Amino acid sequence: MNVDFPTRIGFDEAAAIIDRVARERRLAPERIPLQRGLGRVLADDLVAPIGLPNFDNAAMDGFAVRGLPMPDAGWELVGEQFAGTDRGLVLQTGQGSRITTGAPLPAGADAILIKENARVEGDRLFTDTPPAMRQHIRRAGEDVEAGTRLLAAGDVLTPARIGLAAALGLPELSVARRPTVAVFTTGDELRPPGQALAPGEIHDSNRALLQTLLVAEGLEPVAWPILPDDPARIAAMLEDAAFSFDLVITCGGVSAGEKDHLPALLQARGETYFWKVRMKPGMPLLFGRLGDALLLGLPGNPVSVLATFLTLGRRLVDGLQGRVEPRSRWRAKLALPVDKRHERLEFMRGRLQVDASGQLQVQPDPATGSHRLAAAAGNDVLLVLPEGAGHFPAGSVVDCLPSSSGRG
Ligand SMILES: Nc1nc2c(c(=O)[nH]1)N[C@H]1C(S)=C(S)[C@@H](COP(=O)(O)OP(=O)(O)OC[C@H]3O[C@@H](n4cnc5c(N)ncnc54)[C@H](O)[C@@H]3O)O[C@H]1N2
Ligand code: MOO
Repeated sequence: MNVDFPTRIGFDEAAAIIDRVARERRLAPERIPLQRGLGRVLADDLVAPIGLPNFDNAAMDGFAVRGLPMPDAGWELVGEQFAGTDRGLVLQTGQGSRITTGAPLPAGADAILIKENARVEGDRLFTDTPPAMRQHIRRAGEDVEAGTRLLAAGDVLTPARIGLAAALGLPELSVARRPTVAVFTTGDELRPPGQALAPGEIHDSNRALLQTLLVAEGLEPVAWPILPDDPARIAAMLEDAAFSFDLVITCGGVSAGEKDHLPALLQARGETYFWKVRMKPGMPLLFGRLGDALLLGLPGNPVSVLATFLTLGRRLVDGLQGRVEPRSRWRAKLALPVDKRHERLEFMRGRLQVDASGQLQVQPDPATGSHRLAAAAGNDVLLVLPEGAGHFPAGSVVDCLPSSSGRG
């Protein structure tokens, strides 16, 4: 193959190409109701149109009082203010009024005396444990000042952020459209789970793996039936999908085998942005454009699918939506030494734990083969070993990427 695209590139170079392409193909914003906002990426800054709380109010049920310490004859009880319509009560020194949590504070009130500490005798109010000045009062604007920029374009909506937008009175938000994704698995050896295997066949695990990786990102992938190793069929199906989807993701058929058709297909019919990244697992990763769609060709080995998706595939999905908020990663000490005998950047399976002194530790899994799906299923992070061969003694600090999203 005539190679006129970046190949055998470093991980950072691959990430930079993905970032650039994602930037150029940023998805347009759309307005959505708050209830559909979870995990979406904000297209605009969120500036508070009002302050929060939007008026001074009581933090506890009891009595708003004016005049501390308590007058010898107690406070005179005048009126009541419940959460709801502001009755415009005004307290004079020596007066108190019944109040409930969240109710507007009567003008002049110094503090809230909680109900449990209060004693009402006729129209007088007494306590043995008076509140401190301003106690149990929530001041207007103490949480949010009107006009403050609370979130920036590129931030991701969480339940708390969605609740905040609701508190600010915003019924809708402007977020990036989510990419539409078509998923393909290819290989004559593949049979769907539920079907009996003939000699030489295996179950298609990547389809379910990749679909749920995408679902965990809030996407709604559409998966095709397994494609045989037939270049004409593969080309026809992928080109068809490329008409209607933003992103086409394939698994398998991207390395050096006689049946690995995708790199040639992309070169002949589309555009290759890169092929092969110095990472382990996932080295033969392919990225380019077919028709109007982006095409991400993940290697066939299941753990390569997991690692390439979580590192570079998800980065692409994030970039297309303009996400700037970084993904969480941990820094942890290796619980065991690791001898790294190859040059590629490695994403090794590992399990996070907390050592006796409360520090994060990661237990590397010796089952490093990229077909070892059980090792991926039994661990919770991909620990990152930098490029270059080397010995990493126990206690070396490494980055760890969560790899079990959805487990909660
Ligand atoms: N001579 C070379 N051989 C290989 C190279 C290489 O550079 N030179 N790279 C190796 C690496 S690393 C990987 S990763 C694999 C990737 O190969 P492909 O992406 O072309 O994938 P396949 O050959 O189609 O399959 C690899 C492996 O994965 C299994 N597979 C494929 N699809 C599925 C699926 N949907 N569900 C479950 N398992 C799947 C397939 O049966 C193979 O065992 O190539 C190495 N070889
Ligand atoms: O690079 Mo491959 O994904 O290790 O088996």
